[in-house]
Amino acid sequence: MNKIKVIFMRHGESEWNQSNQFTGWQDVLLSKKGIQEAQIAGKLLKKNGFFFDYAYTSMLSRAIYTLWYILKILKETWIPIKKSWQLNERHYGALEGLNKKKIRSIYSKEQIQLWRRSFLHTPPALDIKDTRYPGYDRRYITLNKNELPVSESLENTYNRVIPYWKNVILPTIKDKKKIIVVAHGNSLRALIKYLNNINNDNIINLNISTGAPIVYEFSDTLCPLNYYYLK
Ligand SMILES: O=C(O)[C@H](O)COP(=O)(O)O
Repeated sequence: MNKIKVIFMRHGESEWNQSNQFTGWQDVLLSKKGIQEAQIAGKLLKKNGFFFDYAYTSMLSRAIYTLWYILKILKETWIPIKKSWQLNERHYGALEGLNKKKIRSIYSKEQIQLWRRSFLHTPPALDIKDTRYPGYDRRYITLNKNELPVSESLENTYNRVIPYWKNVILPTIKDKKKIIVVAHGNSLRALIKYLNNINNDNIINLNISTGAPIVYEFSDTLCPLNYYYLK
């Protein structure tokens, strides 16, 4: 059987990963370590003979830059790149910008863990008058009000990522194109939950590392088989 390999990758470490702040839809840059992670990922992909016809990423700079660093190393900056809000990180609501450790003085460790890793729990919402609301950001101008999040559970994220996977990414793979998807911890958790049929209780245990390419293998009829971090 000829396996089809698709690369999924979370962006390299961002400045707010480094300072331990909730990020979500806030647009922060890669840290120095994040840039290095992206470059190392590019070299690893090159060493393992990967090449791409098409790339997918989010509307957020940390993912876009990660992809650019990879494509630069592969000498493939010329391939089409499709950027979409559906691949954005989960919207972290009113938590965006707050320090993940410091909020332990306000919320219990268990509550924070539920917001960060459960499927159904939604972090406290943003007020739409808040300057962090994505409705004020020009890049989301084409979104309807009901598509602009004020906070998202992983389920909400899943409900935008999976239709995008089925309707946009999958047809490109069916068309025999080699693809890479550079996205975020929670948009990729949603995608792997779907592909691996992980139940709502077990998804709490899935974490995705920054800057590490994941090889996802599919059968020639596009049945999900397994995945592993590229070494
Ligand atoms: O948005 C964020 O803060 C991170 O990219 C992912 O955060 P998490 O590990 O808390 O889900």
